[in-house]
Amino acid sequence: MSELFFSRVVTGPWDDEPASWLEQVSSGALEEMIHTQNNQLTKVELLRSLESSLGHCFNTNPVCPSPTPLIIVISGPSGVGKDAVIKKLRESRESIHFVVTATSRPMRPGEVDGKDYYFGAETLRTLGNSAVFVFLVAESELALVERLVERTESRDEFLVRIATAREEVKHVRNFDYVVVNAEGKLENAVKYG
Ligand SMILES: Nc1ncnc2c1ncn2[C@@H]1O[C@H](COP(=O)(O)OP(=O)(O)OP(=O)(O)O)[C@@H](O)[C@H]1O
Repeated sequence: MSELFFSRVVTGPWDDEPASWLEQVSSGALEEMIHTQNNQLTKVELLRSLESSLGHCFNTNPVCPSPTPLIIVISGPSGVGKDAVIKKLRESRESIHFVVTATSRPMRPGEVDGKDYYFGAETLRTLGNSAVFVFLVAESELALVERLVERTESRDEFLVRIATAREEVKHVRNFDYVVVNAEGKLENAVKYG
């Protein structure tokens, strides 16, 4: 009985401990207790004895580490629908807890860096392989421009946004996925994205 017990302990999560503790246990108080009380020891007593021999209590934390959260970075030209897609995602997937989008456009009045967006998306590149990078596009440049018309105040701002969008689209191959957020098809972008 004691042999079986020992083998379970040895194959436990203490593999990285020096081997000397095993000797200490096998030749120490535990064996003595097992034999001197006619096998009347309760499981609790055995555990306490083992803990005392090891010099620390058994850890009740889960041995299996909690899963690493998947980080999804959603990028795309201004006005393509990043916020709209994320809002829908959060409504439909309970497991998504917290999302902050990154943008290369300047901050607007009232927006807070790290709350509404991270301004300077390149810093997210340091996440490397631990994140999935998604690039959101409209079905065409015209579709994006039409979407921008409704929210762009000045002609100059409009031209800057279009120029920026053209630059951003050039880097599309650096992303893991490209998702099309077509006009009136937000649900599809969320579903297949
Ligand atoms: N599939 C779609 N069809 C029609 N309109 C859409 C679609 N997706 C988003 N929109 C609308 O386009 C506008 C821009 O969307 P949104 O604010 O989500 O873009 P964004 O990429 O987050 O922009 P920015 O980076 O400038 O903050 C909003 O009015 C939104 O309702």
